[in-house]
Amino acid sequence: MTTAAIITAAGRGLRAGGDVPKQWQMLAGRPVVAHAVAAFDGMRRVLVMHPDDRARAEAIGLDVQIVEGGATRTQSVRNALEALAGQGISRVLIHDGARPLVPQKVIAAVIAALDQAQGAAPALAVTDALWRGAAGLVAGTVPRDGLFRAQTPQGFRFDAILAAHRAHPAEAADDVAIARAHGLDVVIVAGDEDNLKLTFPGDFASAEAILRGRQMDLRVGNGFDVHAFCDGDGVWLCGVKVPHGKGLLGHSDADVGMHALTDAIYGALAEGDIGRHFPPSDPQWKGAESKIFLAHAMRLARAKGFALANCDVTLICERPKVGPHAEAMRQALAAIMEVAVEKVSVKATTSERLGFTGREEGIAAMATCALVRA
Ligand SMILES: Nc1ccn([C@@H]2O[C@H](COP(=O)(O)OP(=O)(O)OP(=O)(O)O)[C@@H](O)[C@H]2O)c(=O)n1
Ligand SMILES: C[C@](O)(CO)[C@H](O)COP(=O)(O)O
Repeated sequence: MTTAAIITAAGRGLRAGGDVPKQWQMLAGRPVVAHAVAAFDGMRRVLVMHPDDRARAEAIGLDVQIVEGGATRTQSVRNALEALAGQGISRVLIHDGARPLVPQKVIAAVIAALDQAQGAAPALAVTDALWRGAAGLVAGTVPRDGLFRAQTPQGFRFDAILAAHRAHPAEAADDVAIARAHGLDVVIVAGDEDNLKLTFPGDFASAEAILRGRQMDLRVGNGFDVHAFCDGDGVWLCGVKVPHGKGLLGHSDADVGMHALTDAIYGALAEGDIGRHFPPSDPQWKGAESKIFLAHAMRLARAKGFALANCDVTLICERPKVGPHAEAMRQALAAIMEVAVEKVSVKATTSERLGFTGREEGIAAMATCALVRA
């Protein structure tokens, strides 16, 4: 399934004030909208922008498709949906560019809910008492049972929300309102207090404080793996089949580099290793593609609230030569992990003909990864 993210950033941010619209103001050293875009790393991303801001986006080189916004948020979203129409997108997440700190676990929860539902959106139950005020006095109390504070990303099956927007030319508070007006059910998933929408000037200090707390929560893991050579005509290394006069022996496809990387991620999460999640004694994993393991480790990281900061894999062998394939390996790993390729390093070394790798009895791999709270 192809998931796209629409990041709305065409508003003028009048309530926040400032010299530039709020989504282009700096937060921890980069524009607010760059944080929001980065949260959807690895997905097809559309940034809806005001034409006056185009140069700002080009200056920071975001890896996004740019679509021009409209006079209202609803119109901006509609323009982005139309730009994605007919391109094989199955699910779309619609997110405010002014919500730069959306946690990975919120995004993961919305995506997971879309397996069953046509729409899903995060929200927080109202916990404070609600008053009606008049002339500075409390004029009444409003029952809060069943009331929620809506957040984004609001996720939908793509064709369903496109049809809903086309059938609903009027303005709406958000995309959930448009979906519901078209008869779609929208599941509520757990929102998060970190997922604040920058609306007023004081919100920036709150966001900076949240980011400082997250930067303290860095997890590092390492992984190591070895597979022996056997008869064959090639080896799977970091998701690429490399032609060779031998194969690699293993219960799965024996992708030694991917196994080391997967274990590094489990290690950073203190979640054991591949063998714990995919026991070799279980026949269903015999001959399995190692990308199943790596994708699982990354899903677990996101569900626990972490994003990949970077990873580095070193393959240790005399042959085959890895250099000509290293770029394709980076691309393959990044696609499986759904992260930007800049975060993935693959390199190789020999062991100077010493030891089992030097005698060409097998290939070893080691990997390091860093996960950040996100
Ligand atoms: N015509 C518009 C209006 C809003 N948005 C986006 O929708 C999100 C939520 O809107 P809001 O917080 O209300 O932003 P602004 O409209 O910019 O704020 P204000 O009402 O204070 O001017 C923001 O990321 C904003 O950039 C948009 O893409 N197109
Ligand atoms: C979509 C939204 O973020 C849901 O909370 C919100 O409706 C958009 O912001 P606004 O301040 O209501 O324009």
